[in-house]
Amino acid sequence: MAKRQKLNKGQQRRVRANHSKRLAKAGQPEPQLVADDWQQDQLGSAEAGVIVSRYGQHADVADQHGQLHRCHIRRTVESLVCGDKVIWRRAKEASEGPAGVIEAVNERHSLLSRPDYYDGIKPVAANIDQIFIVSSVLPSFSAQIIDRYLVACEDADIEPVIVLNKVDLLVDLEASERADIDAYLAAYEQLGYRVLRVSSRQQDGLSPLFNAMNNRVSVFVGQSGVGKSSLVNALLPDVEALTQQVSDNSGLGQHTTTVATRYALAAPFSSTAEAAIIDSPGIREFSLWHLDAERVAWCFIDFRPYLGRCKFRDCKHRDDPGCAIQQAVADNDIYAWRLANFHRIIDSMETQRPARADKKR
Ligand SMILES: Nc1nc2c(ncn2[C@@H]2O[C@H](COP(=O)(O)OP(=O)(O)OP(=O)(O)O)[C@@H](O)[C@H]2O)c(=O)[nH]1
Ligand SMILES: [Zn+2]
Repeated sequence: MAKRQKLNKGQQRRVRANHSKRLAKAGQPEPQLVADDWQQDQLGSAEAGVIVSRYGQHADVADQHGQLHRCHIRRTVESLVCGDKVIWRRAKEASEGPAGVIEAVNERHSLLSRPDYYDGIKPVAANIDQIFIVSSVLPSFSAQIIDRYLVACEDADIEPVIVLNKVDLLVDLEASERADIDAYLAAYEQLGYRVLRVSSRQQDGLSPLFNAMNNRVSVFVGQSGVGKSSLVNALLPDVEALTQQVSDNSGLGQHTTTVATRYALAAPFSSTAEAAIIDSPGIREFSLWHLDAERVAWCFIDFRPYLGRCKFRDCKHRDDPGCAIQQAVADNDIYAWRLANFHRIIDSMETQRPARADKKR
């Protein structure tokens, strides 16, 4: 996941071309762009909406009352993902097929993307305000995994919040293990990251998390089993009710839930139509191989003051002579474990890249 960037026209064209190629390969004709043929007088006036999910040439748009409408995407709309704010127009007469047409996309303030075998970088969701990086006391606490997510957040320029879940299990740990976790979390706080300690099971420490979600669009990431679902359920017991499906009278068929979906949060957030969670397996599953080493180093915020100060421009920050980062570690200005995690991320990217390239062939 994670690259904040605007796709240029060429990249957008490539994404569409690849999409058409894949459809053709699968023996499916490109969907007919019937809605493009609609006359203006068949459509109502322009309305604001937000994309809940996108499916090929169609997308579910939530109107200003939260009602969903499966709409056709105008051919002139270059790129559209879950979370995009759009201008759309509904069909005046209900009939088989799309309920309206998406005509334009507002500018995004953030864009989360992930590496893709075919398209290079694939945009997944737009306008995310914060990412909760969930980790847990058990089965194991991993600063290395937190660092990977932090890199992704920094790269996408989306605010991370570190959440330690299952604090009820801290008593089961050895004192030294507890001290280790405390030290890591204190270090993250010192770096300027917000850290919350919670137990979804005991409903402990949830208020700050709840407050942080107000009026914002959030994403929960973290390894399997850390308690993301438990946390969301504890925060929003009726989240199931929020996952309303668009009624399938469009004749366009139901879709799988593998696409990114934006869940608007109702009460007690009802006064703030903006509060939402965006979720998808593609957001949770994680990879950084599209970033280069220089970018990863920049995403370690504690390295930034030292970047460009190494003796050699292509310094790997290992045992290179005159390395400013190594010096900062020796001076206790950078934690040795942060540098070790940086190297682990770089090494894992090296091994991931060829594997994916093989798959492409
Ligand atoms: N003791 C304790 N267990 C918890 C807590 N939160 C979650 N769990 C347990 O941890 C396990 C995993 O929780 P999930 O919510 O399924 O974790 P997840 O991160 O959503 O996992 P995936 O769906 O695989 O991504 C479950 O057995 C939960 O009951 C907690 O605060 N304390
Ligand atoms: Zn260096």
